Amino acid sequence: MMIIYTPPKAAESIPLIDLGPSFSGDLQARKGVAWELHKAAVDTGFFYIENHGVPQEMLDGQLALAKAFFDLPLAEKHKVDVAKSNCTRGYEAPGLQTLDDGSPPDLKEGFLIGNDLASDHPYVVAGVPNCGSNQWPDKPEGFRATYEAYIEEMFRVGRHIHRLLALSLDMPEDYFDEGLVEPLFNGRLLKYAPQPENAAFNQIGAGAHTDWGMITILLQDSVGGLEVENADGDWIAAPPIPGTFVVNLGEMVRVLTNGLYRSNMHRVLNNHSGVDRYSVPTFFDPNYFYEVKCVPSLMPENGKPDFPPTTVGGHIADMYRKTYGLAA
Ligand SMILES: O=C(O)CCC(=O)C(=O)O
Ligand SMILES: [Fe+2]
Repeated sequence: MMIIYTPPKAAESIPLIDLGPSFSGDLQARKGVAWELHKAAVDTGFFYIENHGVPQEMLDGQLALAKAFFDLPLAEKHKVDVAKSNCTRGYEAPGLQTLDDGSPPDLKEGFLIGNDLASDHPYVVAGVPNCGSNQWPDKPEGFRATYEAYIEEMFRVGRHIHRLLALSLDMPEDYFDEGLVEPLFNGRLLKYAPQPENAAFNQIGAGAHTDWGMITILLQDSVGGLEVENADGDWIAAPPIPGTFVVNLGEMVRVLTNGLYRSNMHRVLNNHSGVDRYSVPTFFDPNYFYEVKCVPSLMPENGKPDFPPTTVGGHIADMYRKTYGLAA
């Protein structure tokens, strides 16, 4: 029988990857998961992960922490206002960031956090952009301890995904390890109030954007509202799946794979009347000065990849300036 060729269809849903076998001592089992990651990265650039080893209580606790913080009186939140930080850390009122630079500002409310570097850290001394210390709020009680425990788990998961990423590109599993001694971490707590009727034209919770770094590990609550652009340019939902994270690939991965892996546009619109949505994205990358360049396994024969090498931190700092309107 002749099977007439028709082009493959763009993804209509986002795949779910079971990380369980990737913790096995058996390299073949780990490679099996890496292959799932490879397919998801080429097709959609987004995937859910389950069996990641982060306890459910921690997921629930982190979302509860976000709600408890945003529930505080405005005066309390302003004590840690991002305006008091020289490295974009702290409370961000709605309307401060514009992720889609052609649209009005995002409606989301946020709390920004990153590597907590003391004033004598070499990066801080050297004035490296976006490096410094966090603003830890006094309330809700236990905020810092809860968030720091969460960050520790995100480091574990982030390093693990980088090992799978390396395997998925047919590179040694430890390919990224030298960059992951002191990973670059940026995190957020986010609140999306229901879409207001008086929003401006094309003003939504988070405007369409691609993420800037290597990987994003997103915890979302049960409300929903995250949407992803697939290879056909259609927007598909990334509905909540209990117990999972959504992982997506950022702009660095295009450089790394010479465009083979996708870094998708995504956006958030909370159209659930009367229900707030909370999410906790973690942006996890190799260290600030790590040079991202095309992996040898994907290097074109002429030795000239389409995407020039870039350093992780420099690119991310540029994007902070751009999306917060601080560009010169
Ligand atoms: O809140 C979400 O679900 C996504 C947030 C996001 O895309 C981001 O902060 O980069
Ligand atoms: Fe994003």
